[in-house]
Amino acid sequence: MSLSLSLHLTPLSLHHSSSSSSSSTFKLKNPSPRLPFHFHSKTSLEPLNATKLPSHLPSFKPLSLIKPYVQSHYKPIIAGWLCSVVSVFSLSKIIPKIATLSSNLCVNKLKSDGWILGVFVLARLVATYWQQAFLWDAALGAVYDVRVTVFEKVLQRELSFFEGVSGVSSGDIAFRITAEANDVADAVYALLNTIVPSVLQLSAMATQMLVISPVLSLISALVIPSMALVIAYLGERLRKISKQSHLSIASLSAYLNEVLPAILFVKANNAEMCESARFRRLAHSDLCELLKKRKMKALIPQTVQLIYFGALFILCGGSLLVSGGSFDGCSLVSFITSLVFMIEPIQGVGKAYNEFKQGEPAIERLFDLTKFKSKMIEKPDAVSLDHINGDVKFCNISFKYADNMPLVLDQLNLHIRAGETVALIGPSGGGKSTLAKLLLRLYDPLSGEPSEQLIFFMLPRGCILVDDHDVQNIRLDSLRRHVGLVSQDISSAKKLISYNGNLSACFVVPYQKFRIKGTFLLTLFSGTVAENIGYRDLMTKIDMERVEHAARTANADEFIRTLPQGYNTHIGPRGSSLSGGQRQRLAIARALYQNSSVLILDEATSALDSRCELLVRQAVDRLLGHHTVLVIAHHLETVMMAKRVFLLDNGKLEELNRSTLLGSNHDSLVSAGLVI
Ligand SMILES: Nc1ncnc2c1ncn2[C@@H]1O[C@H](COP(=O)(O)OP(=O)(O)OP(=O)(O)O)[C@@H](O)[C@H]1O
Repeated sequence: MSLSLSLHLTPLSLHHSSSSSSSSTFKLKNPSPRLPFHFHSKTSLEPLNATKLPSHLPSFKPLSLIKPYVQSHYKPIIAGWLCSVVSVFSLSKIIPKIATLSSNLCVNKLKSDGWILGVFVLARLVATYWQQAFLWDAALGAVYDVRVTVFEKVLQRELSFFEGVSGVSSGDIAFRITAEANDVADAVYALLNTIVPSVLQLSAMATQMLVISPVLSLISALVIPSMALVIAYLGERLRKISKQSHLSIASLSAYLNEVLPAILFVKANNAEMCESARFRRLAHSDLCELLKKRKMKALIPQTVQLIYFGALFILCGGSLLVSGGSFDGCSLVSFITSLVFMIEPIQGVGKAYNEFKQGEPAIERLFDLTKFKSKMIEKPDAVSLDHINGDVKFCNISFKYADNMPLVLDQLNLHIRAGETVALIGPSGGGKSTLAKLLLRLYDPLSGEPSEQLIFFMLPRGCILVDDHDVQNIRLDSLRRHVGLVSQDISSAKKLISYNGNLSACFVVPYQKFRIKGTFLLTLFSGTVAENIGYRDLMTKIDMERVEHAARTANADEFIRTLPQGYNTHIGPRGSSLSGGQRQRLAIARALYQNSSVLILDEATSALDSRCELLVRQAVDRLLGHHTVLVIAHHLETVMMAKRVFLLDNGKLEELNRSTLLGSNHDSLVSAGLVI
């Protein structure tokens, strides 16, 4: 009996070990991306991306978080549960039928009742397959909704969530939304599959178990090789499907790692909607691949059972012929069926418990991303401006990133007239990028003491005015439509970004520095040339005439036409298939396409060859002519293009005389942040 028991467990344990190996794949994947999380939690860098789970949380909390998403997929859930009723009902008919057949074993009886049994067996297999397929559909659909909601919330979060000492790393966010969301799907499926199907089967089997026969080892030994062959074949197919599924999850993760570091640019271009749509597309393709995989995993045990029952029939017939009716068929069948079908739901309940326990922290970490209270409040009566002239005033602006940090900008005043170009120079860390972020209202300035001048003009404390409208009274999408961010130096951004991982573990300040710089510069996305230039219209329709006109003005048309598919050529991740100078001209073409009245131009620091430099400079020159431009300048030639030049150092602004600058010595130019 013990031999027979162990042999019969084999197919089931294979099935379960295969599914548990799938969960162990998730578990194996977890440690490495989570490593920095654990590492930081033991050091003074703890707040970098730690989202701790309070230990006192009641255990039903993850359930209540996920419940509305699961409930919205009630149709496949009900369908799955109805299938489970059919499946258990068929099983409850199969067992007595087999018992009756085997106790009254004769060829005529087998012929007359065999087909009824066959119908029930088939009904059971088909119903179980659809039960699992429907329940996976519901579980994955619910997790797809959770992913979309969480990602949309992440896009709405303020820049401070991604930057600085307590900023959450984009890799961590990507991991939560991809791999950990899959853990949630496993947990949801396990729950759905246990609540009704397992409980139903357990109770049905308890009433069906009447007689147990121990003489089954021979039958098991004959059935196992054919099962092993089928499992090997289907296992190979499952491997291929799983590979596809891993590829789709990898693309999703790669996309997130690309778009999240560029969150500043996405926000500055009002591209939240567009990115959400791109995310949906990739997440949906992952949903399809994963569903295929899950369906395959559901098919394997049903096929195994089909062989199992087929073999049982043949053996019953065989034993009838050999023994001439003396074989105790009733004990044989009762033993196998009761054993198998009692073990299955019991294992199911245990597995569901494990899966849910694994999924709980994943649910918490995912929903942690959605919990926030925005500091950047858009007033209900905020105005949307159709057109602006481009007059910009910084009035008494003070700013620091956190209460315990030093002032980055200290009571700064600056008036840029419409159509004027102003160059901002200064040492690294002087606050130039910070000033640009305030203009885009990615942060709000502190409210400082009102200066005499402000009191005279009856202006509020610490404000930024665009065409005399306080930016806090303008709708965010309207402001960012009229204030464009142009960054050119994408090549150096790549170098800086690549330092991120190593430096983050060692130095806090350089890490922020590099991240901020990277965020500012990394602005080309994988996609075609046209999509990159017409980025702002990705959600609507890119105007190809305007794209080509912008490219011609930016001296980019010539090289674009030499690309294999011209404007429809894919430029690789972050524009990696283009040279530094080509990327710069593409960035300028995009700015021209956007046609914002106010431009923040973050000038390239990298050296280009002289022809390329000339092309880029010509393009910048054309850009300057028609907009109000605040250029963060690194080259003396660019500084000379501006009408006025300001030095930003230690949070203070000082206007410089252009002619004095020309006569300055090498050292003083370098200390002002200029590349000579
Ligand atoms: N998100 C942030 N959290 C905390 N500190 C920050 C953050 N962003 C910038 N800082 C700090 O604010 C200061 C000004 O940074 P900012 O990036 O504005 O300088 P910058 O003049 O643009 O420098 P560079 O020319 O090197 O880009 C630096 O000391 C920097 O470390």
